[in-house]
Parts: sequence; structure tokens; C-alpha cells
Amino acid sequence: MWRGLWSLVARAARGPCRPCTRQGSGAPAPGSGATIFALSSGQGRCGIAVIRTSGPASGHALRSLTAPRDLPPARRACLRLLTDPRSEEPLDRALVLWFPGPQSFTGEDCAEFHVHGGPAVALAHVEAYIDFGEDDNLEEGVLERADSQVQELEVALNAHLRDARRGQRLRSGAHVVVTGPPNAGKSSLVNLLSRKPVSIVSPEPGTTRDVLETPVDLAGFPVLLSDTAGLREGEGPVEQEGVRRARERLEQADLILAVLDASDLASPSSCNFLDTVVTSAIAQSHNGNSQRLLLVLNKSDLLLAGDLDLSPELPPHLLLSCLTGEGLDGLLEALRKELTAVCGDPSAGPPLLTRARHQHHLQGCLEALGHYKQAKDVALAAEALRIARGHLACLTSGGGTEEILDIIFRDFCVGK
Ligand SMILES: Nc1nc2c(ncn2[C@@H]2O[C@H](COP(=O)(O)OP(=O)(O)OP(=O)(O)O)[C@@H](O)[C@H]2O)c(=O)[nH]1
Ligand SMILES: [K+]
Ligand SMILES: [Mg+2]
Repeated sequence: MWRGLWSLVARAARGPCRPCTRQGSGAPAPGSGATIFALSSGQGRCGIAVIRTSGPASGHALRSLTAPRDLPPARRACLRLLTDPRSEEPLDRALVLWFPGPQSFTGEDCAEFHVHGGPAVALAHVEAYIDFGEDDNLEEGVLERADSQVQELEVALNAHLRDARRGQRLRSGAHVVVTGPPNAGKSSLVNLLSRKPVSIVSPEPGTTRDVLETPVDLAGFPVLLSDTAGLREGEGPVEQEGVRRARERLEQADLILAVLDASDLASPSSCNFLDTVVTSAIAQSHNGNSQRLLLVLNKSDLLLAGDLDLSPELPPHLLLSCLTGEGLDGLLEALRKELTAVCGDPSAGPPLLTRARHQHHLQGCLEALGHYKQAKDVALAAEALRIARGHLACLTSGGGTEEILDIIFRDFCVGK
């Protein structure tokens, strides 16, 4: 039904008048000699869609669609069978109204078609038909171009979705977990970085049991900093539970701050920590695992000059003294680099997704584009694009249908 109507109005208007155009797509004002048409029942699911035309071709459109009957009496709703003027295929039984100008909304001849079908069925044919041109004889490659535009969109969406975690880290804070053997100075480091006494510090190994999480701004990035129990067998069930939670939190870390006592590197607990946590984290990061690690050798103030018996195999590390603050600037600079890699540099590159809502709509858009590619029928393809457009519009709060769908369908226009 749409094809007949739109093509008819388009064909009729294409004579002495200016080409017909859909209202809302930069259409000329009524009275300019063109015939305009639009869905006047608005967007949204509905059983009946009202299509209104205004301009000198309105009468012609009405006659052609309701042939062989003549124009209905002015301003009276009449039930008519609508048929496709070329194939005479019955399209719909619909109410039609005729408003001869100047007694009409626009002062011009107007016609209304109250037809069945929600916007998805009414408008997709419209979009496809108008943009596909009168005889559906598409220019070569037009459909492929639309498909390739959809493909480009899919690539961009997938790239954003891959980055989604970074955006969320930027928004809710990257998880930085401080870990190491007992008494390495983990809690001292957490208090130093958060500039407040978050954790209890004591010479007693096994002081920290629970995971203590505190939001801080580190080198300009929002971070969730977690202090954890010293990793060892654990004396008693409470400390063992603390160690279990520490290991669990470690797995969720975006960045691991591994702390060792620089004056105690040869101890079994330091060696064991290096061989397990540090070495495996570094190995995984080389295999593309996104988790990153910074090794901090704390208590450097206890080292005498040249006393640092650092075996050459020791991974890249930073020297620090939580007691004197020596090495803190170097650590903050290293943290800035790591966090830029973890969260993305908000000032550069494409906008990062920071909210789950963003991710939801991008995912929804991607799925709709998948349905577009599988759709065999133009109307269903247009509906899939409309759903995709809806998701994007929720993110861009842009104009929605006309804007985005036209971008994809604009190339379907034939010879206008
Ligand atoms: N000399 C010196 N002592 C430090 C330094 N950092 C921490 N300490 C001391 O080392 C002891 C342990 O510090 P904590 O911060 O409690 O160590 P921890 O790793 O949190 O210990 P657990 O929670 O028991 O695993 C405390 O007596 C601290 O004062 C440092 O840079 N230099
Ligand atoms: K301690
Ligand atoms: Mg502690």
C-alpha cells in the first residue's frame, strides 16, 4: 500500500510541480507548488496509521489509489479499497478523506489515508520505496553501499564495546589492589597514597585481615584502592580467610601493586611471592591479559648504600620508603602511565563508554544491525535499522529516525 501511495504522489508531483518530498526532511513549505506527505499519526506502535498529503497532487493520489471510484465527497470519511495503481493488487480497506483547498489545514488540496499497520510496516516501505525510487530499479551497488555503511557501523560499535571496560573504570574507578607478603608495608603504602589512615599499621605480621577498599584519586585517575592481608599460609582460620579474600580480590585487579620489603628479598616469603604472584602476573600480561602489575620495593631507607642485593632476574621495580616518602614521585608517575593504559586517556581518542546504559544501547544497536543483515524484506530491514537507530538516538539524543536512518537509506534514492 505504501508503494502505491508514495510513488503515486511522487509521480504526480514530479510533473509540473516540484518533486514531492516527505515532510520533515527539509521539505518545502505548503503552497510552494510541491506536494508534501507525511505520517501524521506520529511514531510509536499503533493499529492505524494516518498519512496526510498536501498540495496539488493530493487529488490525483486519492483517485489513483481508490480507482475506479471518484473522489469522495469533501470532508467526509469514506471506506475505500486501496489498490496498487499498477498491479491493481489490493492493499488495504481504509478510511480516506478529501479536503479540497482552500478549506483545509494548509489551504491547499489535502488528502488523508487511515490505513492499517504500525510505523514499522507503514514507514519502512515508505522509506524503502521513496528512497528506492519509483520502479525499484536501484542504481547498481546502492544496496551494497548501505550494507557497507552498516558494516562500518558494526566495526565502530565493536571497538567501543571492547573499550567499554576502560570507560567504566574511568567512571567507577580502576581496581588497584595492594598485595605482598606480611609486613612488606602494604598498609603503610595504602595510607600514604590515600593520604589518610585507612589501614592499621603495626610491626606485627598478619595485621591486616579484611580487604579494605578506599576510593582515591591517583595521578588524576579515579581508583578503588584495596589493602589486603599479607599472603602466607595464615595462622588460624581468621587469617586464612583473610588470605583467601586477598587472593580473590587480586583476580579482580585492573592493576596490582606488588609490595616487597627491599631489606628482606631473600626471605622465603619474598621469594615465594615473586615466584607466584609477580612472575605469573607478568607472564599473563605478555599474553594479552589486561591485568597489569607494578613491583614496589619498600623500606628502601633500611638499605645501606650498595646494600641492595637485587638479583639481576628481579622484574622491573621501583624503590620506595613509606617512612621517608623517598621514591613516591617516581611511583606516582609510574601509576599515571599504568592507569592511562588501564582507563584510557579521556582527553584523547574516541569517547569512552562510562556507563552500563551506554553499553546496553550499543549492544542493542549491534544486535539490530545483525537482524538488518539477515532480513530478506526491505520493510523488515528498515525496521531493524529503526531499532538500531533508536538505540543510537538514546546515546546521541539526536533526531533519531530521520537523521540516522536517512544516512543509511539516503543512498537508495534513485535519480532525484
Ligand atoms: N623503615 C621502614 N618501615 C616501614 C616502612 N613501611 C612500613 N614500615 C613498617 O613496617 C611494619 C609493617 O607495616 P605495615 O604497613 O603494617 O605492613 P603490611 O604489609 O600492611 O603488614 P600486614 O598487614 O601484617 O601484612 C610497620 O611497623 C611499619 O611502620 C618503610 O618504608 N620503612
Ligand atoms: K604488620
Ligand atoms: Mg597491612
